Amino acid sequence: MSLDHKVKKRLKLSSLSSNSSYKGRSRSTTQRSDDDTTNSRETGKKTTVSYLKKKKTVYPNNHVNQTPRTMWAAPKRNQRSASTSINDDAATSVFKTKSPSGGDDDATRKSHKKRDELDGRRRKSSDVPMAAFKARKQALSDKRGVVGDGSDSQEDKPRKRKRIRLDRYDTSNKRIVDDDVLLDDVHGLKNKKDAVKSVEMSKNAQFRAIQPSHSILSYVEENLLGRRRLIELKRAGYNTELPAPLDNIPQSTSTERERIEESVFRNKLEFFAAANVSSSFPPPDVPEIAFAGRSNVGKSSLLNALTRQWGVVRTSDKPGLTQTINFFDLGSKVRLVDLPGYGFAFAKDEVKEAWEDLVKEYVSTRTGLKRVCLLVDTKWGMKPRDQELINLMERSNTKYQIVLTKTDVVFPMDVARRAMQIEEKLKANRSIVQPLMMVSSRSGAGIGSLRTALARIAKFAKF
Ligand SMILES: Nc1nc2c(ncn2[C@@H]2O[C@H](COP(=O)(O)OP(=O)(O)OP(=O)(O)O)[C@@H](O)[C@H]2O)c(=O)[nH]1
Ligand SMILES: [Mg+2]
Repeated sequence: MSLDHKVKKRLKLSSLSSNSSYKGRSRSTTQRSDDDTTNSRETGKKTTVSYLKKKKTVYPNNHVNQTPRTMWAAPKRNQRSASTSINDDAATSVFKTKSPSGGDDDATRKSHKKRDELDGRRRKSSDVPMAAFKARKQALSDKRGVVGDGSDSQEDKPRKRKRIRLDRYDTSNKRIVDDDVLLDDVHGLKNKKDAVKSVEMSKNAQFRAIQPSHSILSYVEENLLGRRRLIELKRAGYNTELPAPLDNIPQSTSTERERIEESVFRNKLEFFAAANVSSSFPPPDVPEIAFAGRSNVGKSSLLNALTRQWGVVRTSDKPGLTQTINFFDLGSKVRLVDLPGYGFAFAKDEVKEAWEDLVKEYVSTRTGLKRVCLLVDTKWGMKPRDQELINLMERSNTKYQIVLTKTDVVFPMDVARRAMQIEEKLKANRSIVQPLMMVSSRSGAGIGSLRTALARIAKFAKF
């Protein structure tokens, strides 16, 4: 391409671009140039207002970002924000009337006045930097306790320091509450928590004050119930490598009668049936021993520990695993029944209610039911739902025996205290079977004793 041709092409391009920029700016800049150059007061007013309106409708917010490209092409002086450029005639006059000496003269003041008259509050607000303006407004509204933007006219009024009037019926005034009757949310919550805490503390104190009987204390010690150190178990001759080591008592220590009675638990444990409605219960042709209690109390684990057949009954650390009534045959002489837990399962309320109803129906109507082992977590003690079930069994003359579980997680003294507490509470009950049992499926403590107690049922049960 020849040099001549190149020069021609460049000339053509520049003329085109200047045309387009002119066209693009024509609407805004021609209008503004009219405004700028108009000296007549009337026309100046008119055009400025129309320009303002136009600006407002086209660029309501953040006009800089939304400005058309042609605006960017404008000279620097014109790139000021709309707020500063809206009254260029006034601005120009300020500039023009500034005397070379640098001081403001009358004309300047007049022009400012005129400008304010023209724009009113809008002008004023736009002159203040936005952040400072907002902060001032916020501070004002905070002071007045007004939500939202207070009217500008109030801002102009001289600010008086108002005295806060205390309205004793105004419950929304949270800071002035000074008595126990009227409490704000935070204080209410805190006091509630404190109240719960103090009740808990007093319960705890009451529990600590329990003096267990000598017989309970010696039973706990003999059976190594409660939290024990491994070294203590080893010294007593137990193999801590085995599951439930305390249940591996040397044969010689148990009596002949006990061995025979316990033999029923050497039978194979086999799943027989599951029922989620009473109509699907199997026929009551074998004596049944049921295990009831809150979710996660250790019912399924106890079945495994009693039979030493780990894994036949499924267990989980998540409450609510057992969701149906599960019947397990232990040989042909006895049936062990694993009930769904109540109270604290991870299940919907309706589902939990259905389980509870099923359990209640089973314990109060089942013909072949010889005993209910009501399991209570040693750490937490009896809960209202346990009491509910006890009341039901009392009414329906169902024999039940309390079994404290997970004794390995609390101190021996606390095991004894819990046993004492429950015995005291239920001593007047008629359908309760003594003694109260204390076990740990994990350490095996007390399992042998429970086995002996339950084996008698199988032996003496009559149909
Ligand atoms: N430390 C300790 N944990 C136990 C003992 N018995 C059971 N657990 C644990 O407690 C959790 C619940 O045991 P489960 O036997 O499934 O309890 P469950 O009462 O059948 O629970 P649901 O089927 O939900 O009603 C499991 O993580 C067990 O390992 C015990 O004697 N000591
Ligand atoms: Mg279970």
